[in-house]
Amino acid sequence: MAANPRVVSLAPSATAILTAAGLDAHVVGATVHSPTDKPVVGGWLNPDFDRVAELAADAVCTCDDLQSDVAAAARDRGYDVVHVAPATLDEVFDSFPVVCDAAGDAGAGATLAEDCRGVLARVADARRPRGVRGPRVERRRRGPRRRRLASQSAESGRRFRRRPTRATVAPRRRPPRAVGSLGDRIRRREITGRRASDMDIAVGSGNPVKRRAVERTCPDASVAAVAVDSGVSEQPTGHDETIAGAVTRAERALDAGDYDLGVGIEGGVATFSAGDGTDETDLYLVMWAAVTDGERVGRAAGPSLPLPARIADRIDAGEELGPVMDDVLGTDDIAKNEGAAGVFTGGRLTRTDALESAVTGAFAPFRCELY
Ligand SMILES: O=c1[nH]c(=O)c2ncn([C@@H]3O[C@H](COP(=O)(O)OP(=O)(O)OP(=O)(O)O)[C@@H](O)[C@H]3O)c2[nH]1
Ligand SMILES: [Mg+2]
Repeated sequence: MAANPRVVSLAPSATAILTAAGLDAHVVGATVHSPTDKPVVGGWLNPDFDRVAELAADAVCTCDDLQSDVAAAARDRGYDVVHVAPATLDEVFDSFPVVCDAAGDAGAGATLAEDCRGVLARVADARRPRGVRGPRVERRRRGPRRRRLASQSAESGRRFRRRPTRATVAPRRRPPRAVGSLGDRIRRREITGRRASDMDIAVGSGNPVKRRAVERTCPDASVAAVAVDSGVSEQPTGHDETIAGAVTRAERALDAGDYDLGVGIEGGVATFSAGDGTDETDLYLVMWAAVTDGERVGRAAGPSLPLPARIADRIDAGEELGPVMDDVLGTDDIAKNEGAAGVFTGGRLTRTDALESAVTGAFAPFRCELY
């Protein structure tokens, strides 16, 4: 390790730790949102390594599993990488000396951890009723779990209350299934004598990720992107509203021109039970797709991914996922690239992959005789 290490902090939490431990002088650069006025070296998940090199860094700090690819990239460039991924408050304190070791002073981190633990102990003592001595219980929040969404609270319950699925999702009554409907003909590849490769599909969105998901599902078709209004809020909450958005987009896309099929895709958030017998729920990113030929509607969900607590809190407060992700990551239009899905899975399941599953499922009634 260098005698007087120059540290670039790629994680705001590491910057905060180094600053609190009095090692600010070693920090020569940091990613956006770091509590410092040091030179900015890009975003949390997209650091600017050219800038890091210009700053002649000896060591680089990263935090959290989401940054493991960034840590690997820094290692490949020959930096000493200090990577921590604490999951509990205790582990956060334990990480202080590790992070500070990047600046050559693990002791300063140990002292900071001791100070912080002391403060917490004093708070716990002050809150304990007089005369009661008991074990200190660390109240730990488990990931994105919360008792209930503010949006589900009594005051705002009306907005997101579950509505009868048929009323919102299939406003038009489904006509009796017609023998020889477009869906049947698509299955038999008999659309007016044309093959599936001649099919014209409209996707109700201007987001290229959604169009790509449909192109992957229907590689032979011609797929057009048609930006339409979803008829629901920018950030749908709950499955009903998300499905309604997908169905409305599919219908409006189909009506927008001379298309054989309309496809709608909608991203939303929804709660799922924690599955532990309590009434606790976790907030998830969900996604739905709908396909319609004007007669029938196929609908299917894509993967559901748990939202990190600090992101869930902001969605719960009324913000939209895409902009929140961009703000947290320091990116532009992540939703038009790997998406939140790609970020949460370390790039293993991009938004296109996830939406492809939803679209493929929604095509089922048009491809399988059993429906
Ligand atoms: O399903 C998703 N998978 C992802 O991995 C993802 N990453 C971000 N988001 C966001 O979810 C909100 C609703 O999505 P959404 O259906 O309105 O899409 P969109 O706003 O990107 O396009 P569009 O409205 O122009 O069609 C928007 O804030 C999106 O940015 C995702 N949604
Ligand atoms: Mg949108």
